Amino acid sequence: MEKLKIIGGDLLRGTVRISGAKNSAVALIPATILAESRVTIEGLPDISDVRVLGELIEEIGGTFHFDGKEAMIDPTNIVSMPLPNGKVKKLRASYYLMGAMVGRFKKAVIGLPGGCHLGPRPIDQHIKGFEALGVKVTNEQGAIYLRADELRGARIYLDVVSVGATINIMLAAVRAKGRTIIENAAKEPEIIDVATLLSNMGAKIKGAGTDVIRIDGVEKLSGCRHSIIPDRIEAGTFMIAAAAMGQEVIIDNVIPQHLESLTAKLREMGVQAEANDDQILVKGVPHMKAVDVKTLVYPGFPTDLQQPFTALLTKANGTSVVTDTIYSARFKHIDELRRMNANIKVEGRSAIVTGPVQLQGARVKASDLRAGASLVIAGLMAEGVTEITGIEHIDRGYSHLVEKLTGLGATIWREKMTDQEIEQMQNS
Ligand SMILES: CC(=O)N[C@H]1[C@@H](OP(=O)(O)OP(=O)(O)OC[C@H]2O[C@@H](n3ccc(=O)[nH]c3=O)[C@H](O)[C@@H]2O)O[C@H](CO)[C@@H](O)[C@@H]1O
Ligand SMILES: C=C(OP(=O)(O)O)C(=O)O
Repeated sequence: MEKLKIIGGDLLRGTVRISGAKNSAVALIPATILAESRVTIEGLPDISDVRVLGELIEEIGGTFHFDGKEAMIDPTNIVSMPLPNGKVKKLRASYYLMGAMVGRFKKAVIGLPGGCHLGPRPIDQHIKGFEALGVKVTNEQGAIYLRADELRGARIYLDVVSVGATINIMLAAVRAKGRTIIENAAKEPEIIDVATLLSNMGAKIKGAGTDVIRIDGVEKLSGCRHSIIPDRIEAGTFMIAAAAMGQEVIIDNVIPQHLESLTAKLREMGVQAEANDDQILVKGVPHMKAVDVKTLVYPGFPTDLQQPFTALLTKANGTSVVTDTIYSARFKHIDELRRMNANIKVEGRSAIVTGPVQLQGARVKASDLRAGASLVIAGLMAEGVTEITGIEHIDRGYSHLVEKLTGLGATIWREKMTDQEIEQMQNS
């Protein structure tokens, strides 16, 4: 087991290249199950979520060859094997195996998913969608059983805007008989990416990226080559790091439009952020203004950037209020930031940050993926040494983070934990 160590205070400068989007990758890989021949996905991030999904594909009879960037997936011999336990528990996105397996085999048994603990993460809208398509869904001892005689297109109105439910319903509906209409669908870029892959495989999907998606089911889907979109959350994390400690940092391989809500907030704080084609240039400034932020569905401010952004706000002048309307308990990073001298209190769904303070290096623990990113940013800003444990969460979603930050001039490295440190961490 490893920990991260950071000596704070280094100024960041240079160019960082953003990897493919984690939140697309984790849906694209299950989506390939629907093809009946080989699919190649270019530009995948080298993260543990991708590797775990690859192992799951192999467990059910497929092949998955991944060189850290490109994956060749052959789903031809996949069977609908029950996956009630084991690796499915390691990540939230294993729930996409439900839609994909039901689409291809009309049956699936999948354990309830894992992923970051951010408050309740219900899947009632996924189930409502599957049932509308004719699937009988039962929950038996922590696993979801899905079975259909036939998948029939349906009109489905989502009661809450959900990325997961929108994608999962799309995965099943591409093989249903007739037309499915998803109303009040989520509009995240990752949904467009999954729809693009499915369309390249032969699916008929219109309206992805709007709140009404129309899907005409087809008999068969086949292999193709697909290039993933860049990770807007990784890009946003580097933009925040650059605002915190950057002289001039170019974030390369981005779709600037995907990051407009963050760019606007950074500008409101007084940070210079200029977008062109596929790059964003961020220049840090000595004094930043406090701002209020509310996380919303896309194109609003992403919940996944709330935690890293909170670390930045400790350096802003005045009081900032950060409200997470998507996840009620996405504040586990706050206690750790406080250990580093941050002045933050949590009231209901809001964190109230008063700055500026000089953060101090400390021993902290990442409780989830973006909490980890928040602590890394805090470590870069802090005086002295910060040690972060729980970095397996960070490895779920950031590809080569240490190398990328080192390339920008940060002093950060991984170190093996001693047995005593592992024991202490497990008991804390
Ligand atoms: C809309 C939104 O910001 N989605 C984020 C959410 O996606 P993720 O796919 O995890 O979550 P959803 O978009 O599905 O959920 C959005 C909201 O709807 C609720 N919900 C969802 C499904 C359901 O069946 N019932 C239900 O009540 C959730 O509890 C949550 O409050 O977390 C991901 C990982 O952090 C982010 O990348 C996504 O951008
Ligand atoms: C919380 C996240 O991931 P997951 O939903 O896969 O746990 C995230 O990407 O910020």
